[in-house]
Amino acid sequence: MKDLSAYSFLKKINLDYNHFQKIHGLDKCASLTHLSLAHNQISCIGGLDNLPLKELCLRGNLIQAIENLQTLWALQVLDLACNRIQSLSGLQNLHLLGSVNLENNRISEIKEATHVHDLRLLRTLNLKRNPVQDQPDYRLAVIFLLQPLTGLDEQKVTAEEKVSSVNKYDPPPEVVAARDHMTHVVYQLMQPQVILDSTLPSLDTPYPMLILTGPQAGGKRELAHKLCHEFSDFFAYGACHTTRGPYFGEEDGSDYHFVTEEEFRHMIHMGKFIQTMQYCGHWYGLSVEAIESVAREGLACIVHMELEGVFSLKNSYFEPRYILMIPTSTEAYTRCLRARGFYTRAQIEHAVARIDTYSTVNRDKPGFFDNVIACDDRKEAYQTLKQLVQEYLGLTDREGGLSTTPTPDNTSTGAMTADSLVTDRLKEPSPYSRAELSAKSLASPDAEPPLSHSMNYRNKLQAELTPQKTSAEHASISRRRQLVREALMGKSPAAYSQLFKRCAHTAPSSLVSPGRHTGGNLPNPGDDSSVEESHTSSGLSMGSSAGAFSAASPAARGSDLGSGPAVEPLDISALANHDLDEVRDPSEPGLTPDAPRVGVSDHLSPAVGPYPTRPGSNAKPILPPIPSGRKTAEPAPATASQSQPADG
Ligand SMILES: Nc1ncnc2c1ncn2[C@@H]1O[C@H](COP(=O)(O)OP(=O)(O)OP(=O)(O)O)[C@@H](O)[C@H]1O
Repeated sequence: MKDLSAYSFLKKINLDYNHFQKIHGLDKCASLTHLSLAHNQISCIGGLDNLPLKELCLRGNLIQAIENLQTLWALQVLDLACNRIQSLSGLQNLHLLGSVNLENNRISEIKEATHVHDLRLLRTLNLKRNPVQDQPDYRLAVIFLLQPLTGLDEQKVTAEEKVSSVNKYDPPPEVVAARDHMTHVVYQLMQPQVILDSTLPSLDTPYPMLILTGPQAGGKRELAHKLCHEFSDFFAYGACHTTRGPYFGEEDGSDYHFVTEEEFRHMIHMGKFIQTMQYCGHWYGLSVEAIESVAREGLACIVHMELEGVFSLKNSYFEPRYILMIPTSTEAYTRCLRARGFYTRAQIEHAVARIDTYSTVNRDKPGFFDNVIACDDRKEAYQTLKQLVQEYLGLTDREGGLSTTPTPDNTSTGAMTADSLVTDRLKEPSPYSRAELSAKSLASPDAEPPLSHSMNYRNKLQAELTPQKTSAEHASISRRRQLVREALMGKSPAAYSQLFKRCAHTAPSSLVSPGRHTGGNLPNPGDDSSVEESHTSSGLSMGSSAGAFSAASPAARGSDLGSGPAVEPLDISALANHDLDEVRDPSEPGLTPDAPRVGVSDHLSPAVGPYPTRPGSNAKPILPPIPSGRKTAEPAPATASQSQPADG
């Protein structure tokens, strides 16, 4: 190559198809932005230092390594196709690079893409005709490593590919959980179907469960055992299965069921698990039998698990209460992990990093956890947990002590507000509590078990899909409904409101049939037949639904159901043109809105009265073992407070 120093104003040089073996003579070309030396015999890159090059083409040479380019700070387009390059190393400092062509080289490892991982402006990369193309999942892997790419190998990178790559290589917990749930549902379906008598949710009460979640070694297990010990009339520990070996002092069947990987896999294939999770190389799984065996004793179940397990469980028909136990001091938590003496450094780092994961979920998904408890101090954490459980169970008296009978006023003792981390989410109307409330208000003791199962599931889904409404919207909906009903009935507003005075009766159970809830066949305008309306229209006042936890839960008390506009019970005569059998309780023939009715609370109370033991129902007198009297209230007068739990 000749010395081109004299041409300091040259902007573009094209020297393709020569026999140059070396680049030189360009040092003084201070304006050079475009240089092409394609199809020469250059074997080493050099002689380009500090040039203001934006585009450089060296395709069709004999180059073996990308070198001496680090001073080309303005480089945006680089063409090194048809060389002998094996690595992308050498590109990492070219931060303005937007396009790199390395077609027909000798790159064979996907991990080479990590060299350009930090080039945030890199949009197109061409690795066609490189051995790396033969690697399994090459394309998804590269797209995952280089997420800003819009084109790979001259093909557009689609949004679907980006999502698939993330789901494959760094799936968010929702995806892990969805896959896990899918796996267990499929394997369960392949087994002979049985009705799980003890834990099958009825329409009104899902089987009561308490899940303690949070980072490893935060004391979940210890506190779960303690709770089960102290509240042994109410709770028992649900032992998960694990493939990890027992630590010193751990008992098989008590802390975990210790199994081999093969046994664990076999259990998965036999549809034994509700959820599983891999944590630090070991498998953990909650089996159906672990819960059933507790439920058969007439007790609620306490389980501890990591976040992904919670996500997975939330896909199932179980509706536990979730309590997050989270360390607030990373140092103290790290010390605690170290002190245990059996975690590797990597495990400790992993566990500490997960604190952020939990915090993020808690921040981004309000209501995901029912409560959050700081677990730095085990004693304090236990006191808070205990207090919470007492409140759930209705065992807290006004002085904050433990009483054996439920208190009529189950207000919080205030312990939860003492800690800034403790958020009494149960007082907020979460999608869950909405579903649960709805499930309660719609409960029919005569519902068939399988139906109640699917209803419960559907309620949950519907509640999640139903957007939250403001009280103004509720009022508006209520007004519009009333007008529609009046129009349908041809009645004057005054006569109408007389007929449906809420204080006159409790709702007929005919109005709490499944058809009512699903919003099918109803003369309600639009899709507004939300869970709230269902609830209020039934005239019932129920707390949240998690059995033992629900009877005294503040969920309903704090929800807008109590304070929102009153909605009249549904006009049964307005259903004249619909299939009344679908909505009418067969036990109440000839029902009219004015006819005296059996108090619905009689039907709904699993803990009291002559409750019919129906097959498949978990609402046996002994389950959940909530204090009697909590749900036995007489029908309350028709006021806004009607939608609060009926305290005995
Ligand atoms: N079925 C499950 N699904 C998801 N996570 C689970 C399950 N069973 C246990 N885990 C969680 O896996 C993590 C590891 O459990 P392991 O018992 O090995 O930890 P540990 O060091 O003893 O800590 P901990 O005191 O929290 O139990 C814990 O956070 C535990 O809660």
